[in-house]
Amino acid sequence: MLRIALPNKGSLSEAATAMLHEAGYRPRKDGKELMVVDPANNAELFFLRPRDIATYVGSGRLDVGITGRDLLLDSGAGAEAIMDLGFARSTFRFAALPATVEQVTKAQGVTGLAGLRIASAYPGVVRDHLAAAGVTAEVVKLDGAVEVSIALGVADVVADVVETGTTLRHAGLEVFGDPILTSEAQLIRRAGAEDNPAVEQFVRRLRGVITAREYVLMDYDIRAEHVDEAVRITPGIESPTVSPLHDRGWVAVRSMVRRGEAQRMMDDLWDLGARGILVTDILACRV
Ligand SMILES: Nc1ncnc2c1ncn2[C@@H]1O[C@H](COP(=O)(O)OP(=O)(O)OP(=O)(O)O)[C@@H](O)[C@H]1O
Ligand SMILES: O=P(O)(O)OC[C@H]1O[C@H](OP(=O)(O)OP(=O)(O)O)[C@H](O)[C@@H]1O
Ligand SMILES: [Mg+2]
Repeated sequence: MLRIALPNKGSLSEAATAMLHEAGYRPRKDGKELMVVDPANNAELFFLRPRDIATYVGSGRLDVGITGRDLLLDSGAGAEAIMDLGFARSTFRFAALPATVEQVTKAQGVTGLAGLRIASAYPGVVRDHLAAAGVTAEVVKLDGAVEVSIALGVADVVADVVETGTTLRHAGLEVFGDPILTSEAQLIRRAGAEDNPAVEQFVRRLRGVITAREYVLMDYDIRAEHVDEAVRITPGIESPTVSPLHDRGWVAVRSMVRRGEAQRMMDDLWDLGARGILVTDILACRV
């Protein structure tokens, strides 16, 4: 049985659950179900707090898990990333009121933070960052809604997840300095875990989901003398399939193309004389 840890709540949960479902795993009946046995896939799914996932996986009790890169680093657990999953993308940054920003940034780099109170839900990441710069500051550990801590007087600076920056703007804060790190959802396993065919198969399934989302299948008919030019427009992942049509002057071409480029390619193919251009979704794949 492959034992898989998944986020039960929060920003990562919905996208992670959708990815597992697309990879063919049994969905949970409702948000209260914390363990799902999926005999058809020889797997057990555990729905855990996103913060705890690296701890479980690092302990070796669970084989793999989905969590955020920032949560993995903050945990200090003995777990490592196997693959990036392309969702829950964010940066992790310092922010403060404009007056504080001015005062802090007068100094070079993070040294301006010396002696200040820095609130964060990621104290491990912040402490590591300060230690690397040799700066001593007080880290105030909070659980969330960190941006409001300055107005409430418990901190001078925050270090928090930023995606659109809307939460910071509402709190009247501005970011400063370089991003402390960038994050996205990752598949993780115990650091130095030995090769496991079940994990490798799981990775192939997730890669299949990502590729199936990213690519579409494009079919079209083109006069044989233009096929080389057409195939340059739609080179596919490996090589497009070219099949003869009953009408000998024409061939049919099938190719996988990036979803975001499909419309431009269809225009270019049309101009080249291609007809019957069809684009279809890919439900699942191994490439
Ligand atoms: N607004 C956001 N945009 C993108 N990623 C985010 C956002 N907020 C949090 N994340 C990412 O989600 C992960 C945190 O997941 P978690 O479920 O703990 O946080 P949350 O969504 O803030 O939930 P909670 O309600 O428990 O605070 C981190 O990897 C973080 O980078
Ligand atoms: O830059 P933005 O698009 O505004 O997104 C960033 C915000 O989203 C997350 O908060 P969440 O809603 O998860 O609340 P929390 O602070 O309680 O975790 C994160 O902690 C930031 O506060
Ligand atoms: Mg949050």
